[in-house]
Amino acid sequence: MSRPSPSVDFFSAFVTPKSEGSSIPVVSPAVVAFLSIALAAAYLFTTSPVRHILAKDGSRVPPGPIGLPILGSFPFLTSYPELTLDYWAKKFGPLYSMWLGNQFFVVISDPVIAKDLMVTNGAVFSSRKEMFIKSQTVFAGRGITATPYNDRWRKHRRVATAYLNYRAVDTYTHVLDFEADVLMKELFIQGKAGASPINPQPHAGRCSLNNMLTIVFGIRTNSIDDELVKTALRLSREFMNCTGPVSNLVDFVPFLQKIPTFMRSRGRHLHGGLIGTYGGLIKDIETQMNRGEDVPDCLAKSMILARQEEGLDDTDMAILASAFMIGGVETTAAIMQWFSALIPAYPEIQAKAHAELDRVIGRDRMPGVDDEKNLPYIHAIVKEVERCHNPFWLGTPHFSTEDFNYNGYFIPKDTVVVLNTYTMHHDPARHPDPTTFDPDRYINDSTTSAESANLANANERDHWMFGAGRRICPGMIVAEREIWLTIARMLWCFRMEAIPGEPIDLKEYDGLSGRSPMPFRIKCIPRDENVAKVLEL
Ligand code: HEM
Repeated sequence: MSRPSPSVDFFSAFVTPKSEGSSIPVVSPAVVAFLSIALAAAYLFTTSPVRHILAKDGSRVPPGPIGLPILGSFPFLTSYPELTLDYWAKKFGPLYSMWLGNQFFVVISDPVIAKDLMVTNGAVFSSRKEMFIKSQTVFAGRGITATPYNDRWRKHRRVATAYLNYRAVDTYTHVLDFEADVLMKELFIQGKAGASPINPQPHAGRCSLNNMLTIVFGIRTNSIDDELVKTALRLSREFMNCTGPVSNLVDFVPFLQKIPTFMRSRGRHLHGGLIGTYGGLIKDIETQMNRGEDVPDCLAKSMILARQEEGLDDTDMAILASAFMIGGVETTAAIMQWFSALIPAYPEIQAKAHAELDRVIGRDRMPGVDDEKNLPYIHAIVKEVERCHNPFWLGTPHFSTEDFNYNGYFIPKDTVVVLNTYTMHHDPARHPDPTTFDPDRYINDSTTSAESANLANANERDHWMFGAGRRICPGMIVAEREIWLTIARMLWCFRMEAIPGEPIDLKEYDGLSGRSPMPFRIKCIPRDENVAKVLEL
């Protein structure tokens, strides 16, 4: 895979193109005004004590880019921020710092440092900064994903884990199994048994959505044209585009938070959409329960029953449900989509996967959850897709709650800590020839990602897609099962081919926090007549 170059050419963004026939760049008056203000501010800012934080013992913060007055390094992170962070990791080392507006960041690009800080010192590095757009505006200060490390978070994490631990996931694995079957049927039918090109994205989206709808509300949808599918996928996509961890200047320049901005109104609109849609579904369930009607077991029902004991109000419940519907939909669907987008380019990898499936499973049934341990190559394909196409290159940043000294560097309280998974996933020492898609690199790794996250040697962890430490994704177990069932079955059912003349772009993506591929079409060609028979079509 080739990569676009990092977006570090700041001045080209401010200088209009050369006029024809002239060799001098034309600078607009607005830019002159901006630079004058910036230079005036530079004096105050660069002499301010905040630029030179020192610990009491004189130790300095980790090195890093100097940045600009007021904005810090923000302008360098506008497009492909992961590539700029990767560029700086190579320049400044595995632990570096930067300012975005008034916020101090450290960026971790090494597994051992990630474990030392986020896991071993989890008591200090497990909070979240209350970002203006994501935490304060969209989630209204609630929501497990965005809340600081406090009792409210503990309560939400307890409620969430009760639905996401191994025992709980076992109770609804039949749902994941069923929805994976439905996805195969849709790819078969909508793709006219391989005769028509198909974009698998909305179908993958509905598969993930139905899993979460069943777990959270005890309902499902019947078609990608269902209004709830359209609304839910639109809300998730909007969330991914509004909440990039380094993409909203308003998060880091406080005076912008006092004035009406486009991002603030977008955030408020999204908050209204989440409360209206998911809060509305909870209200419907509560009404049914009050009428004495039978309601299937689901997260919403549990929250309603436990609301007094857990002290949950309506907004808490709507936002916790939203965290599941956002955290659990565009994420797993993104991995299915990245898989479908990249696999047509690798017929030899598909052939090897088909051979393993035919040898171990045969052609009379599709693989299930229990077959994973006997299908090491398919298991390796899944891990390699996750390494190459982590939907969250910058994870969900943590926030420090105490001053901390690490290897001679000072990390002050209230520092945002970013896990730079792009650099970690492309480290040639850990993953030789890192830009090549090569499942064989994982062929001897039989761990689940949940197990791998607990390995004593952080350098042996498969990948960092699910984050680290006390805030590690609690949805890992259900996510892995869902991804396994869909990818293993797509390989069992189909030969997946690109459409001649329609190249699939794996460099561009949609989303600022969670990334999905840009729309694409492929052919899903059933491998033989057993596919229709097994799918009962
Ligand atoms: C491919 C699938 C998924 C990916 C890549 C993913 C990734 C992540 C990441 C990076 C975090 C932040 C971890 C950290 O702070 O270190 C996170 C947190 C979270 N995820 Fe996932 N996730 C996935 C699936 C799911 C699913 C299926 C659910 C729910 C059913 C879920 C629910 C959550 C929740 C509630 C949090 C917040 C945890 C907290 O702040 O304490 N995720 N996820």
